[in-house]
Amino acid sequence: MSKAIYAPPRTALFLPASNARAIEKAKGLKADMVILDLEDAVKAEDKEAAREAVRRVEGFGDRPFGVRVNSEHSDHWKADLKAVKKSAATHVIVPKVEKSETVTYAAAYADRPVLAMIETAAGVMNVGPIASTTGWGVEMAGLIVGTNDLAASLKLPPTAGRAQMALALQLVVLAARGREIWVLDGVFNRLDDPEGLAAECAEGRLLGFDGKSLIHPNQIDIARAAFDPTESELEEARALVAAFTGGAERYKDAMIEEMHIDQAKALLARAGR
Ligand SMILES: CC(C)(COP(=O)(O)OP(=O)(O)OC[C@H]1O[C@@H](n2cnc3c(N)ncnc32)[C@H](O)[C@@H]1OP(=O)(O)O)[C@@H](O)C(=O)NCCC(=O)NCCSC(=O)C[C@H](O)C(=O)O
Ligand SMILES: [Mg+2]
Repeated sequence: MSKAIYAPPRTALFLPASNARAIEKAKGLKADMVILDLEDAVKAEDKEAAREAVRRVEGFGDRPFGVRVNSEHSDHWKADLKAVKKSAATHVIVPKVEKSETVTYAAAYADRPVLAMIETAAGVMNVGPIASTTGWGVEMAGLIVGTNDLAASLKLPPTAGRAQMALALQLVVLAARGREIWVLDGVFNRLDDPEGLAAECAEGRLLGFDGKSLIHPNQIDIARAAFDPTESELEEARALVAAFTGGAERYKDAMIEEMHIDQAKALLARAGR
Protein backbone atom coordinates (compact mmCIF):
# COMPACT_ATOMS: atom_id res chain seq x y z
CA MET A 1 0.00 0.00 0.00
CA SER A 2 1.43 3.45 -0.91
CA LYS A 3 1.83 5.64 2.14
CA ALA A 4 1.09 9.36 2.13
CA ILE A 5 2.93 11.81 4.38
CA TYR A 6 0.70 13.67 6.83
CA ALA A 7 1.34 16.59 9.18
CA PRO A 8 0.94 15.70 12.87
CA PRO A 9 -2.79 16.07 13.70
CA ARG A 10 -3.84 18.78 16.13
CA THR A 11 -7.18 17.04 16.49
CA ALA A 12 -7.79 13.27 16.25
CA LEU A 13 -11.49 12.44 16.65
CA PHE A 14 -12.42 8.98 17.97
CA LEU A 15 -15.81 7.48 17.22
CA PRO A 16 -17.23 4.00 17.63
CA ALA A 17 -16.90 2.02 14.39
CA SER A 18 -20.34 0.61 15.23
CA ASN A 19 -21.98 4.06 14.98
CA ALA A 20 -22.94 4.60 11.32
CA ARG A 21 -24.45 8.01 12.05
CA ALA A 22 -21.20 9.27 13.65
CA ILE A 23 -19.16 7.91 10.73
CA GLU A 24 -21.30 9.88 8.27
CA LYS A 25 -21.07 12.95 10.47
CA ALA A 26 -17.27 12.72 10.74
CA LYS A 27 -16.95 13.10 6.96
CA GLY A 28 -18.07 16.72 7.30
CA LEU A 29 -16.21 17.56 10.52
CA LYS A 30 -12.92 19.42 10.56
CA ALA A 31 -10.87 17.04 12.70
CA ASP A 32 -7.36 16.59 11.25
CA MET A 33 -7.61 12.82 11.78
CA VAL A 34 -10.53 10.44 12.25
CA ILE A 35 -10.12 7.25 14.30
CA LEU A 36 -12.75 4.51 14.17
CA ASP A 37 -12.70 2.57 17.42
CA LEU A 38 -13.13 -1.19 17.60
CA GLU A 39 -12.06 -1.35 21.26
CA ASP A 40 -13.73 0.19 24.32
CA ALA A 41 -16.44 2.16 22.50
CA VAL A 42 -17.90 -0.96 20.86
CA LYS A 43 -20.00 -3.52 22.74
CA ALA A 44 -18.90 -7.17 22.49
CA GLU A 45 -21.98 -8.13 20.47
CA ASP A 46 -21.29 -5.35 17.93
CA LYS A 47 -17.62 -6.13 17.26
CA GLU A 48 -18.13 -8.07 14.02
CA ALA A 49 -20.51 -5.48 12.56
CA ALA A 50 -18.00 -2.77 13.53
CA ARG A 51 -15.21 -4.61 11.69
CA GLU A 52 -17.48 -4.83 8.65
CA ALA A 53 -18.05 -1.06 8.86
CA VAL A 54 -14.27 -0.52 9.01
CA ARG A 55 -13.83 -2.57 5.84
CA ARG A 56 -16.58 -0.57 4.07
CA VAL A 57 -15.60 3.03 4.97
CA GLU A 58 -13.93 4.70 2.02
CA GLY A 59 -12.00 7.19 4.09
CA PHE A 60 -12.25 10.80 5.18
CA GLY A 61 -10.92 12.73 2.20
CA ASP A 62 -7.22 13.48 2.29
CA ARG A 63 -7.03 13.22 6.09
CA PRO A 64 -5.35 10.38 7.95
CA PHE A 65 -7.88 7.72 8.92
CA GLY A 66 -7.00 5.43 11.82
CA VAL A 67 -8.63 2.33 13.23
CA ARG A 68 -8.09 1.38 16.87
CA VAL A 69 -8.03 -2.38 17.25
CA ASN A 70 -8.68 -4.37 20.41
CA SER A 71 -5.61 -5.24 22.45
CA GLU A 72 -3.37 -8.21 21.80
CA HIS A 73 -4.84 -9.87 24.91
CA SER A 74 -8.36 -9.90 23.48
CA ASP A 75 -10.08 -12.47 21.27
CA HIS A 76 -10.52 -9.77 18.61
CA TRP A 77 -6.85 -8.87 18.01
CA LYS A 78 -6.19 -10.86 14.84
CA ALA A 79 -9.64 -10.33 13.27
CA ASP A 80 -9.31 -6.58 13.90
CA LEU A 81 -5.84 -6.40 12.31
CA LYS A 82 -7.12 -8.33 9.29
CA ALA A 83 -10.04 -5.89 8.96
CA VAL A 84 -7.60 -2.96 9.00
CA LYS A 85 -5.51 -4.58 6.30
CA LYS A 86 -8.60 -4.86 4.08
CA SER A 87 -9.73 -1.30 4.82
CA ALA A 88 -8.92 2.18 3.51
CA ALA A 89 -7.36 3.08 6.87
CA THR A 90 -4.05 4.91 6.71
CA HIS A 91 -2.98 3.97 10.28
CA VAL A 92 -3.57 1.28 12.85
CA ILE A 93 -3.94 2.42 16.47
CA VAL A 94 -2.81 -0.21 18.97
CA PRO A 95 -4.05 0.12 22.57
CA LYS A 96 -2.21 -0.76 25.79
CA VAL A 97 1.17 -1.30 24.15
CA GLU A 98 3.81 -2.48 26.61
CA LYS A 99 6.54 -3.82 24.31
CA SER A 100 8.04 -3.34 20.84
CA GLU A 101 6.99 -6.80 19.66
CA THR A 102 3.34 -5.75 19.82
CA VAL A 103 4.05 -2.90 17.39
CA THR A 104 6.01 -5.22 15.08
CA TYR A 105 3.15 -7.74 15.04
CA ALA A 106 0.44 -5.13 14.41
CA ALA A 107 2.46 -3.46 11.63
CA ALA A 108 3.05 -6.80 9.92
CA TYR A 109 -0.58 -8.01 10.13
CA ALA A 110 -2.34 -4.70 9.41
CA ASP A 111 0.33 -3.48 6.95
CA ARG A 112 -0.12 0.10 8.18
CA PRO A 113 1.97 2.68 10.10
CA VAL A 114 1.36 2.26 13.83
CA LEU A 115 0.23 4.71 16.49
CA ALA A 116 0.90 3.01 19.82
CA MET A 117 -1.25 3.92 22.81
CA ILE A 118 0.66 4.22 26.07
CA GLU A 119 -1.86 3.68 28.83
CA THR A 120 -0.37 1.41 31.47
CA ALA A 121 2.49 1.77 33.95
CA ALA A 122 4.39 -0.97 32.08
CA GLY A 123 3.86 0.88 28.77
CA VAL A 124 5.23 4.10 30.25
CA MET A 125 8.29 2.32 31.69
CA ASN A 126 9.01 0.84 28.24
CA VAL A 127 8.02 3.79 26.08
CA GLY A 128 11.56 4.46 24.77
CA PRO A 129 11.95 1.03 23.11
CA ILE A 130 8.31 1.12 21.92
CA ALA A 131 8.86 4.48 20.18
CA SER A 132 12.07 3.10 18.64
CA THR A 133 10.52 -0.04 17.14
CA THR A 134 12.07 -0.73 13.73
CA GLY A 135 12.56 -3.63 11.32
CA TRP A 136 10.21 -6.00 9.47
CA GLY A 137 8.76 -3.07 7.53
CA VAL A 138 7.51 -1.37 10.70
CA GLU A 139 6.61 2.29 10.36
CA MET A 140 6.26 3.79 13.81
CA ALA A 141 4.03 6.83 13.26
CA GLY A 142 3.52 8.03 16.81
CA LEU A 143 2.29 7.67 20.36
CA ILE A 144 -1.06 8.50 21.96
CA VAL A 145 -1.51 8.68 25.71
CA GLY A 146 -4.53 6.85 27.11
CA THR A 147 -5.12 8.86 30.25
CA ASN A 148 -8.22 6.97 31.44
CA ASP A 149 -6.54 3.57 31.41
CA LEU A 150 -3.34 5.12 32.73
CA ALA A 151 -5.16 6.52 35.77
CA ALA A 152 -6.56 3.04 36.40
CA SER A 153 -3.20 1.35 35.90
CA LEU A 154 -1.55 3.79 38.31
CA LYS A 155 -4.36 3.13 40.82
CA LEU A 156 -4.99 6.87 41.14
CA PRO A 157 -7.96 7.82 43.34
CA PRO A 158 -10.98 9.49 41.64
CA THR A 159 -9.87 12.90 42.94
CA ALA A 160 -6.51 12.71 41.10
CA GLY A 161 -5.93 14.83 38.00
CA ARG A 162 -3.27 15.37 35.38
CA ALA A 163 -0.73 16.62 37.92
CA GLN A 164 -0.57 13.11 39.34
CA MET A 165 0.44 11.68 35.96
CA ALA A 166 2.76 14.50 34.86
CA LEU A 167 5.89 12.36 34.83
CA ALA A 168 4.19 9.73 32.66
CA LEU A 169 2.97 12.38 30.19
CA GLN A 170 6.45 13.85 29.93
CA LEU A 171 8.10 10.46 29.42
CA VAL A 172 5.76 9.81 26.49
CA VAL A 173 6.56 13.21 24.94
CA LEU A 174 10.31 12.63 25.47
CA ALA A 175 10.19 9.22 23.80
CA ALA A 176 8.29 10.58 20.79
CA ARG A 177 10.53 13.62 20.38
CA GLY A 178 13.61 11.38 20.59
CA ARG A 179 12.36 9.53 17.49
CA GLU A 180 10.67 12.49 15.74
CA ILE A 181 7.28 10.79 15.65
CA TRP A 182 3.81 12.20 16.48
CA VAL A 183 2.65 12.48 20.05
CA LEU A 184 -1.01 13.05 20.94
CA ASP A 185 -2.50 13.83 24.33
CA GLY A 186 -5.30 11.80 25.92
CA VAL A 187 -9.04 12.50 25.70
CA PHE A 188 -11.00 14.95 27.85
CA ASN A 189 -14.06 13.10 29.16
CA ARG A 190 -16.28 16.04 30.18
CA LEU A 191 -18.50 16.76 27.16
CA ASP A 192 -19.95 20.08 28.34
CA ASP A 193 -16.91 21.83 29.81
CA PRO A 194 -15.32 23.95 27.05
CA GLU A 195 -13.18 25.97 29.51
CA GLY A 196 -11.81 22.80 31.10
CA LEU A 197 -11.04 21.37 27.65
CA ALA A 198 -9.29 24.57 26.53
CA ALA A 199 -7.16 24.58 29.70
CA GLU A 200 -6.18 20.93 29.26
CA CYS A 201 -5.32 21.48 25.58
CA ALA A 202 -3.20 24.53 26.49
CA GLU A 203 -1.38 22.45 29.08
CA GLY A 204 -0.88 19.65 26.54
CA ARG A 205 0.66 22.06 24.08
CA LEU A 206 3.01 23.42 26.76
CA LEU A 207 4.09 19.85 27.53
CA GLY A 208 5.03 19.40 23.86
CA PHE A 209 2.13 17.34 22.49
CA ASP A 210 1.34 17.84 18.77
CA GLY A 211 -2.38 17.59 19.37
CA LYS A 212 -5.19 15.99 21.32
CA SER A 213 -7.34 12.92 20.92
CA LEU A 214 -11.03 13.88 21.05
CA ILE A 215 -14.37 12.16 21.60
CA HIS A 216 -17.01 14.68 20.49
CA PRO A 217 -17.50 17.12 17.57
CA ASN A 218 -17.89 20.05 19.97
CA GLN A 219 -14.25 19.55 21.07
CA ILE A 220 -12.69 20.05 17.62
CA ASP A 221 -12.59 23.86 17.31
CA ILE A 222 -11.37 24.33 20.87
CA ALA A 223 -8.51 21.84 20.52
CA ARG A 224 -7.53 23.11 17.11
CA ALA A 225 -7.30 26.70 18.35
CA ALA A 226 -5.22 25.60 21.34
CA PHE A 227 -2.66 23.71 19.24
CA ASP A 228 -2.33 26.36 16.52
CA PRO A 229 0.30 29.04 17.16
CA THR A 230 -1.25 32.33 18.26
CA GLU A 231 -0.99 35.52 16.15
CA SER A 232 1.42 37.08 18.66
CA GLU A 233 3.63 33.94 18.62
CA LEU A 234 3.74 34.16 14.83
CA GLU A 235 4.55 37.87 14.83
CA GLU A 236 7.36 37.29 17.31
CA ALA A 237 8.70 34.38 15.23
CA ARG A 238 8.73 36.49 12.04
CA ALA A 239 10.50 39.34 13.83
CA LEU A 240 13.10 36.98 15.28
CA VAL A 241 13.88 35.40 11.89
CA ALA A 242 14.16 38.85 10.29
CA ALA A 243 16.44 40.19 13.04
CA PHE A 244 18.93 37.33 13.22
CA THR A 245 22.29 37.66 11.47
CA GLY A 246 24.18 34.71 13.03
CA GLY A 247 26.10 33.55 16.07
CA ALA A 248 24.96 34.78 19.48
CA GLU A 249 23.05 38.07 19.44
CA ARG A 250 21.00 40.29 21.67
CA TYR A 251 17.30 40.37 20.67
CA LYS A 252 15.36 42.77 22.86
CA ASP A 253 16.32 41.64 26.36
CA ALA A 254 17.51 38.09 25.57
CA MET A 255 20.25 36.13 23.83
CA ILE A 256 19.29 34.36 20.62
CA GLU A 257 21.20 31.74 18.62
CA GLU A 258 20.56 29.53 15.62
CA MET A 259 18.34 27.06 17.51
CA HIS A 260 15.88 29.84 18.40
CA ILE A 261 15.60 30.68 14.70
CA ASP A 262 15.02 27.01 13.87
CA GLN A 263 12.25 26.93 16.48
CA ALA A 264 10.71 30.10 15.07
CA LYS A 265 10.80 28.69 11.54
CA ALA A 266 9.20 25.45 12.72
CA LEU A 267 6.39 27.46 14.32
CA LEU A 268 5.84 29.42 11.10
CA ALA A 269 5.82 26.19 9.07
CA ARG A 270 3.26 24.70 11.47
CA ALA A 271 0.99 27.70 10.94
CA GLY A 272 1.33 27.39 7.17
CA ARG A 273 0.16 23.76 7.08
C1 LIG B 1 -19.55 10.30 24.29
C2 LIG B 1 -20.66 9.99 23.35
C3 LIG B 1 -21.21 8.59 23.63
C4 LIG B 1 -21.78 11.02 23.55
O1 LIG B 1 -22.83 10.66 22.69
P1 LIG B 1 -24.14 11.54 22.57
O2 LIG B 1 -24.59 12.04 23.90
O3 LIG B 1 -25.12 10.74 21.76
O4 LIG B 1 -23.64 12.76 21.68
P2 LIG B 1 -24.47 14.00 21.19
O5 LIG B 1 -25.92 13.73 21.24
O6 LIG B 1 -23.98 15.21 21.90
O7 LIG B 1 -24.01 14.07 19.65
C5 LIG B 1 -24.35 15.18 18.86
C6 LIG B 1 -24.12 14.83 17.42
O8 LIG B 1 -22.74 14.54 17.20
C7 LIG B 1 -22.56 13.20 16.76
N1 LIG B 1 -21.39 12.66 17.46
C8 LIG B 1 -21.23 12.48 18.76
N2 LIG B 1 -20.00 12.02 19.03
C9 LIG B 1 -19.39 11.92 17.83
C10 LIG B 1 -18.08 11.52 17.43
N3 LIG B 1 -17.17 11.11 18.36
N4 LIG B 1 -17.78 11.57 16.14
C11 LIG B 1 -18.68 11.97 15.20
N5 LIG B 1 -19.92 12.37 15.51
C12 LIG B 1 -20.26 12.33 16.82
C13 LIG B 1 -23.85 12.47 17.12
O9 LIG B 1 -24.03 11.39 16.22
C14 LIG B 1 -24.86 13.58 16.95
O10 LIG B 1 -25.07 13.78 15.58
P3 LIG B 1 -26.51 14.21 15.02
O11 LIG B 1 -27.31 12.95 15.06
O12 LIG B 1 -26.25 14.72 13.66
O13 LIG B 1 -27.05 15.27 15.95
C15 LIG B 1 -20.18 10.09 21.86
O14 LIG B 1 -19.76 11.40 21.62
C16 LIG B 1 -19.10 9.10 21.49
O15 LIG B 1 -19.40 7.97 21.20
N6 LIG B 1 -17.85 9.56 21.46
C17 LIG B 1 -16.71 8.73 21.05
C18 LIG B 1 -16.43 7.63 22.04
C19 LIG B 1 -15.20 6.85 21.66
O16 LIG B 1 -14.90 6.68 20.48
N7 LIG B 1 -14.45 6.37 22.64
C20 LIG B 1 -13.18 5.71 22.39
C21 LIG B 1 -12.04 6.69 22.47
S1 LIG B 1 -11.78 7.24 24.11
C22 LIG B 1 -10.23 6.66 24.51
O17 LIG B 1 -9.48 6.37 23.66
C23 LIG B 1 -9.86 6.57 25.93
C24 LIG B 1 -8.48 5.91 26.09
O18 LIG B 1 -8.52 4.58 25.71
C25 LIG B 1 -8.08 6.07 27.51
O19 LIG B 1 -7.77 5.06 28.16
O20 LIG B 1 -8.03 7.22 27.97
MG1 LIG C 1 -7.72 3.22 26.92
